[in-house]
Amino acid sequence: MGDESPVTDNQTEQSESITEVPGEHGESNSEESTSSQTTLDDSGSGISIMDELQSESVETVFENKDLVRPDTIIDEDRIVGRDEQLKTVITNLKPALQNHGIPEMLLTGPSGTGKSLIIHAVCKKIVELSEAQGMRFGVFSINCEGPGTTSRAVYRLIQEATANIDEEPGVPESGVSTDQKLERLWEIMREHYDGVIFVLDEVDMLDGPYSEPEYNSLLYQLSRARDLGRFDGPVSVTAITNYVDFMSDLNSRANSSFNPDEIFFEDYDATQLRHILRNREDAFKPEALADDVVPLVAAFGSQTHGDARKAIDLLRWSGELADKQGDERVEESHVRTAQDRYDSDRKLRHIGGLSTQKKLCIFAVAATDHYSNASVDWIPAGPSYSLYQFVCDTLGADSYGRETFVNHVTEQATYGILEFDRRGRGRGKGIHMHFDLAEDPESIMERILEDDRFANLEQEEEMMRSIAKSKMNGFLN
Ligand SMILES: Nc1ncnc2c1ncn2[C@@H]1O[C@H](COP(=O)(O)OP(=O)(O)OP(=O)(O)O)[C@@H](O)[C@H]1O
Repeated sequence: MGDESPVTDNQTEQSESITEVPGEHGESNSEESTSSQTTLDDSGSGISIMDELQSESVETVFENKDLVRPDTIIDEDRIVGRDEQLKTVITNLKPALQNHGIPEMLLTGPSGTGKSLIIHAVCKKIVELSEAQGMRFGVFSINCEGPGTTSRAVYRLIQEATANIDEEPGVPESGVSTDQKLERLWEIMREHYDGVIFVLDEVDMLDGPYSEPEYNSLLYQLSRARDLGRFDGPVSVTAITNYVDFMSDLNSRANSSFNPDEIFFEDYDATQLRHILRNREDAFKPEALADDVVPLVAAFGSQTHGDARKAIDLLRWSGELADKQGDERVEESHVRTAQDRYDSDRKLRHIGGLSTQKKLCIFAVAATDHYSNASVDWIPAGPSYSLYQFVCDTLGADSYGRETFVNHVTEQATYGILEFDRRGRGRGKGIHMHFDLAEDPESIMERILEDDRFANLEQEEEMMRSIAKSKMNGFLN
């Protein structure tokens, strides 16, 4: 899990050609990493690095910020509710302590509902108790969003298995078969562990490049370890997914070997979120949280699908905003601003992940708004469509008919990117489709221009301005 922030930028990787556009949906979630270099020789600059580093720390509202970071594994006593799920997981894993077999588990439910938290909290205790009994229990946990194939996922498990022991992976990441990697994994387990649990987070994301999703083979292979005599001790797989119907997507082979106890995690309501947040109030200095902050964050959280991670993030962002503004106390206004920024960032990320044609359409609306400089709230479809045609021409992309253009644009209303309305242009001048963007046109254009395939547009500013102005004038007069 990464440390999210309202201004974090999940840039979309785009590599396909501009002409391969119709219908495709170029979504990707690769994290953008920005690097900045600071020279250690600060002579000549206005500030002294040493002085800055040694100066008194900046005032902050936080006492222990880790408590409101999503990746912190919190102590058991901070877990709120989830008694039923906790009890089931404990009952399932407890036999491992007597060296007995443990069942497979499938934890399902919406994001941020405590699935990872509960499995890791119980596993942590199992590891501690095993150690006290002189046993070594391994928890090999991977997020399946990254590896892409079973072979790479098995390699990640090997890395997990060797991370805290004096042992090399012993196989290369590529160039050997999945079977060879699995053999190595079983070998490491036999030599160093008495019991093992594989935790496969976001298991449904391991879909791979083939028609048959890769999670089938991973689940099939791992869940047979004991039956095939690869490992004698307790061994089991816990898969985690947001997708409640995951089991019905497994192929028959995976279905025959992976028979999990399914445990469902429902989303939180505002009261539960309030408890979760109250249990972390000591992340802040005493008196640094106004009374209405936690209830407001919980209320926002329950509106956005009862996701505890989002609620915890919002609480942290509100504190960061207070710090940035030099305020000693987090107030309701910080929460509202942080929430607005989050919404705005979410919308821009959504735009960054649109198919090329949809980006072209939204870009045309934003550019018409920006370049025409007309003091109107609603941008008419006609001038936007003219600019869309010019943009397609410039980039060598197919340009679609006006109806498709309007459909692509209005579809974005579902995601809160804009509103649309049919409005009169004035007496006797007919009814026309209009758009009102929810974000400033400059931010939208900037986000779309991050896609390299749109780079040529930056040289066409004058032309776009001229088209937008003349078409808009023509429409309005
Ligand atoms: N019942 C709870 N009590 C305290 N904190 C919680 C609770 N449920 C979730 N959290 C916190 O919310 C954040 C998200 O929880 P977690 O990672 O377990 O969610 P998840 O269901 O696994 O989500 P995803 O499906 O997105 O991976 C974590 O910081 C976790 O500590």
